[in-house]
Amino acid sequence: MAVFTPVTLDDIAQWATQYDIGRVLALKGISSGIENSNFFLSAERGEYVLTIFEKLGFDQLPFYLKLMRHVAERGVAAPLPLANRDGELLATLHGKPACVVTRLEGACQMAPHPAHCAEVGAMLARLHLAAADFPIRQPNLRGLDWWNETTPVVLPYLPDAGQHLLRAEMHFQEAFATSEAYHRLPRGPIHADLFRNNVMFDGKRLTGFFDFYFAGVDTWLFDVAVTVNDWCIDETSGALDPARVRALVGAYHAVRPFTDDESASWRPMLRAGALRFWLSRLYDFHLPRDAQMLTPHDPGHFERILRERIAKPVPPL
Ligand SMILES: Nc1ncnc2c1ncn2[C@@H]1O[C@H](COP(=O)(O)OP(=O)(O)OP(=O)(O)O)[C@@H](O)[C@H]1O
Ligand SMILES: N[C@@H](CCO)C(=O)O
Repeated sequence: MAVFTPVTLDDIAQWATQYDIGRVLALKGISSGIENSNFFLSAERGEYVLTIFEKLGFDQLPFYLKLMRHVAERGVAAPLPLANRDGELLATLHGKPACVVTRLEGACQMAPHPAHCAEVGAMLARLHLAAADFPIRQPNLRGLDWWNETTPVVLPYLPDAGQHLLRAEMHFQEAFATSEAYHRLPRGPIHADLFRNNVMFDGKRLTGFFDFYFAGVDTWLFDVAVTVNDWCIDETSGALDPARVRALVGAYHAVRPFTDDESASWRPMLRAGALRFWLSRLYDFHLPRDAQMLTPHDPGHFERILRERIAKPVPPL
């Protein structure tokens, strides 16, 4: 259940008049998602999604919403946040920040084939290029600094083998992040959470990326690694599926060619992508916001992926 803040049609009827969408006809809570309260909103002029932000505040949100608008206006398939009559993308609902965005058609593709991965790779490269001149610079808030803060918090919950792995990987990633090749990696605003449940497909056609609320400025390669670690794996073992990896990175490369430094950094970056989600899942698992509300994601999945990336060679970029 992921409606943390209930909203009724009555609550919304007056509130929605600030948008140029006509009368609201229906409102339906969306059960998936673990971060925000989301609703499908049908109005006279179209289909939208209403999001009420449960954790993010008025200071961080303009970055995400303006970034979505920036890339959507440049041809990237993404929801378009609506401006209200004052020109604001962000409004207040039940005392919390809220927004209305266009609803993407289709559904998530949870069992992707190489053709889906190719669509994702090409659109990801287009996203990076379209976002490159976005003027607001907010760092990836789940980057190395956050890993350093979170590691001592979750370590006590891990058995010896897990503690050893986490300490060793943090050590490895600190060294990687200070390498010359790392500093030469191209960077810009990235999605940073482009899992299968954050992309819509209508058949084989990609209709949009959504859930930009972990976006931030970081290396483009980190975004590719996070995406590959979810789209191109055997779900049980975490092993990479070479056909899907080739499809995704090949399609990305055709739009925005990888640099030599990126090729050299590929495997450490796949490890970084696994570490980031192992840490956040450990945190959410052991220190949940509201224990009754949700089943947390399994941290063990990303521990397996991390061990795989350390142990086995990866298909080259
Ligand atoms: N613009 C959109 N168009 C169509 N459906 C959407 C859109 N935005 C969100 N949804 C639907 O709402 C669901 C939850 O959205 P979202 O993933 O953004 O929530 P969340 O709470 O931020 O979740 P999480 O962080 O766990 O991915 C999605 O799975 C999707 O079905
Ligand atoms: N994609 C994240 C959830 C936060 O969006 C995960 O699977 O751990």
